[in-house]
Amino acid sequence: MADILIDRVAKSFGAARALAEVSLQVADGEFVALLGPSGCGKTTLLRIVAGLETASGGRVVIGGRDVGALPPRARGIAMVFQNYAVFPHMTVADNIGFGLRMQKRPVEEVARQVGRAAEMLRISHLLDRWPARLSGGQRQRVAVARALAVQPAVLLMDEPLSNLDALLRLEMRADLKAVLREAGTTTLYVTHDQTEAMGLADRIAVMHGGVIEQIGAPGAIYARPATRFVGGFLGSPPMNFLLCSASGGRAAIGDFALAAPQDGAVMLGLRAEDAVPVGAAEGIPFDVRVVEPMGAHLLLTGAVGDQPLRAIAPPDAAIAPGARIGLRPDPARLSWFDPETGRRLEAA
Ligand SMILES: Nc1ncnc2c1ncn2[C@@H]1O[C@H](COP(=O)(O)OP(=O)(O)OP(=O)(O)O)[C@@H](O)[C@H]1O
Repeated sequence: MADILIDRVAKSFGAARALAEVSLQVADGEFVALLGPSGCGKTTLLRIVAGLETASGGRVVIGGRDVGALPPRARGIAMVFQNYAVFPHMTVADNIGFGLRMQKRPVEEVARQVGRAAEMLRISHLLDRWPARLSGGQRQRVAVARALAVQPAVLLMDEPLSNLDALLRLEMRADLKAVLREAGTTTLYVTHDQTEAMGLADRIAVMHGGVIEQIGAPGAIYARPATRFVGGFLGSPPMNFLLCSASGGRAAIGDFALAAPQDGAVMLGLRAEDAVPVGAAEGIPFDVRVVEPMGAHLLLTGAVGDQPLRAIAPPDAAIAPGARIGLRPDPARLSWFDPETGRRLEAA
């Protein structure tokens, strides 16, 4: 077992800065997701930890050892990538045992670990199969089993589920979580999918433009995003943002007023589930343009004045397109941001 220390790691490709002094600690046995949009630097950071890319500055320490000068195979890590193809000329069992054989482990131990990894990933019945006769989801299970079979101290994963269809991804996500918890493997996991990060990770590091904007437990950063970017990146539908003007500690939205953290221009961050639809006179005035029945709730798309907004309502609510309703926000669950800097504002 091992922890990972990423200490002021920087990376530039020529004049282009991919990472600006990123620091992050992953505790022994912890699962941390690097989450962010395409190009934010998450793959670059993972590749530096793996030893597939050289940092321009800073250091990476795994299990107390500075690994900067070590090649990937000497770092005590295993990796699973989106396209980490299994070897087509080997059976599933031989694929899973590959790393162990490379380490020249005794035959009985290889067999035992292969059996154990296959059981964890629920592919014991496929051990004699050839990869060509596996589904995409089964192949990905083989890749994960192969990585876990060597009992790595650290597992690095880059979008390992993104080639799977939605249902398989959901299934595999739950299995992965259970397996990694049982194995106690320290995991760093790259994804651009916020539901995946929320579901899997003990902590999420949200990246944007080569920096980590916020690190925290999924529930904590969801409820209290440190920046407008983090608020907008987590959650589906995304957080709504309403620009308003506050004076005397109150922000006015139509005829509705809310306690604001400062006077002047402020940006309200409001999640769809944090406002209850009420009569037009009782809340934030919301003009509903489209009503989508989602089964568990109605998704309402419309606008507050000229600012777009999405809200949800109970599945049986009588709300028609074109209606003007009110939204009564839960004051305890609001976020406020500085419209200039995007930083979270705290109530005075
Ligand atoms: N080998 C390279 N040469 C030049 N620029 C690179 C190289 N690899 C990455 N970059 C640049 O560094 C930045 C970060 O890329 P990176 O792949 O880490 O982002 P990412 O968040 O993983 O995105 P994606 O999800 O699309 O892979 C991008 O601007 C990218 O174009």
